[in-house]
Amino acid sequence: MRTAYSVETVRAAERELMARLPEGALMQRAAAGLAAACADLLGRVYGRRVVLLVGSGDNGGDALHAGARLARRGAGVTAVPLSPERVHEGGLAALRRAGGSVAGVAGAEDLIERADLVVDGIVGIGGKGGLRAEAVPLTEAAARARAAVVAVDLPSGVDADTGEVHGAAVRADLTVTFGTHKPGLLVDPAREYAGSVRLVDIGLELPGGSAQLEALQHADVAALLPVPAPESDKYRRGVVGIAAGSARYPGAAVLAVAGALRGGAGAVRYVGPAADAVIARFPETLVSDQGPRRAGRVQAWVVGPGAGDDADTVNEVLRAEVPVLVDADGLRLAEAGAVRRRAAPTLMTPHAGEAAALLGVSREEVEGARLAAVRELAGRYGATVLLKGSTTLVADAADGVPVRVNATGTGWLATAGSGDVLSGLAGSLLAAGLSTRDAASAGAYLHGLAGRFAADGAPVGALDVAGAVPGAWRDVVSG
Ligand SMILES: NC(=O)C1=CN([C@@H]2O[C@H](COP(=O)(O)OP(=O)(O)OC[C@H]3O[C@@H](n4cnc5c(N)ncnc54)[C@H](OP(=O)(O)O)[C@@H]3O)[C@@H](O)[C@H]2O)[C@@H](O)CC1
Ligand SMILES: Nc1ncnc2c1ncn2[C@@H]1O[C@H](COP(=O)(O)OP(=O)(O)O)[C@@H](O)[C@H]1O
Ligand SMILES: [K+]
Repeated sequence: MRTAYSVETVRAAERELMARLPEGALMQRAAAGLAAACADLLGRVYGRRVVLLVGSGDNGGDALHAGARLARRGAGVTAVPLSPERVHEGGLAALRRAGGSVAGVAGAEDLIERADLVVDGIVGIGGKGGLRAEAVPLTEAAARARAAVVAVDLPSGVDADTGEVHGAAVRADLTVTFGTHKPGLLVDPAREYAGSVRLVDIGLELPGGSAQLEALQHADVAALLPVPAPESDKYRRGVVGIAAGSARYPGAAVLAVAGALRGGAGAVRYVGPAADAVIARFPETLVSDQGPRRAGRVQAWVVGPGAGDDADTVNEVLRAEVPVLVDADGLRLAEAGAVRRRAAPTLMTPHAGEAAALLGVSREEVEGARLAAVRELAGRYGATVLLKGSTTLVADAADGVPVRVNATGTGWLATAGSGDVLSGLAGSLLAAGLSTRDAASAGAYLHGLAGRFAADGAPVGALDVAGAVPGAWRDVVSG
């Protein structure tokens, strides 16, 4: 499991560790890790040109100490302090001793243009708001130049705790972060600014259970996935009901069923007007035209994909005493009160546009503040909420539970109907007995991986994604 902690928690752990270590030791650990990552990226250090963009805090100190290490290995290192009157003294002295030089902001753009590497030590976890004006031209020069850009701890200008980006920020090829991931490194839009992320262990001890974010890895998902026991039968494995599709959108039903058949339930029941289309494609589906209540027992429902305006079905499903996944049109048709009053768990799976409609804000606002949006929705509805997108977030209604973040997906998944596949898949995992939070995050993980496998660098359709789920499942359980 990968975890991310808030700045407040990182600061507390830092204080505790600093009290036990000689002065400057922690920064040396950070600088050593940073210099090693820069050296790996450069391949050869000797003779390379390195420019350090140095802010007035410890983030700049890390950059200066790492620069000193690179200078000792033969790199030509120039520091550009943004506020020369306030710069980390020890770091600057170390750089000078190692043969590095210092340049003013005027003329720094030329240096950046000729550099092999630009180190962004402008601001780290002490940052507030986007980059200040004086730093912007230098970071724009770095973006234009052929130099690789390495961000120290965080790309300067992104919000460490929320992943929001207010104004200009550095775009890095690599971010070297210390002690733990910060939420901003895992959540879009900030995540996109970070490039690849390398975590350097500096000995921080973070309190278990207080993470803001969790990102499941293969082993975590493998431990969640249901495996039939020798005494299993199809009913014990769980039956998932799919109430989806309409005369206008029969395909949504087929796609949700396609996902559900690969999600671990022992049987899939379909209820709705697209039974013929479903049976033609998947004869193993149990179909009914009697409505959800009389369709036979299920352990979980999926309602909403392609539902059109069929509010009655949505509300009938919400009265069921089993876990319910609400997606797509169902999100619009479900009454907030009916969701909140449910005794059994509810999982809602909006994309940014649907989340925006539920919150009464613009889509851009949701995309710019994904973490806040998913938490707000989970609180309002008393439900688990999965917010789809380039990174998928899963928030629980209960306070203090880390939000799960999934980044296994690919832009190729942005294809009509792939969300229907996800809802069937996650609903099937619910029926197999996973909690809403686990079903949502394991479902998103498998779905993202399946998208990657199915696409393999080329466009795919949603049914291809469903077809690739078993391969993703095997990949996960085989480690
Ligand atoms: N945690 C750990 O365990 C370890 C932490 N370490 C390192 O320490 C870093 C934190 O250092 P920090 O506390 O000195 O803050 P930092 O990020 O340098 O920023 C403060 C300065 O930035 C300025 N500034 C603010 N906003 C700005 C903006 N938008 N645009 C431009 N400037 C802005 C602000 O200026 P002021 O507001 O005072 O004018 C202030 O001077 C951390 O990220 C990591 O790299 C490692 O060394 C060892 C282990
Ligand atoms: N850029 C992207 N990177 C990764 N995954 C994406 C991206 N865009 C969309 N997805 C995923 O594709 C799926 C699209 O779902 P949705 O928007 O509901 O589509 P539809 O309504 O057409 O089925 C979601 O699982 C979403 O997380
Ligand atoms: K930085």
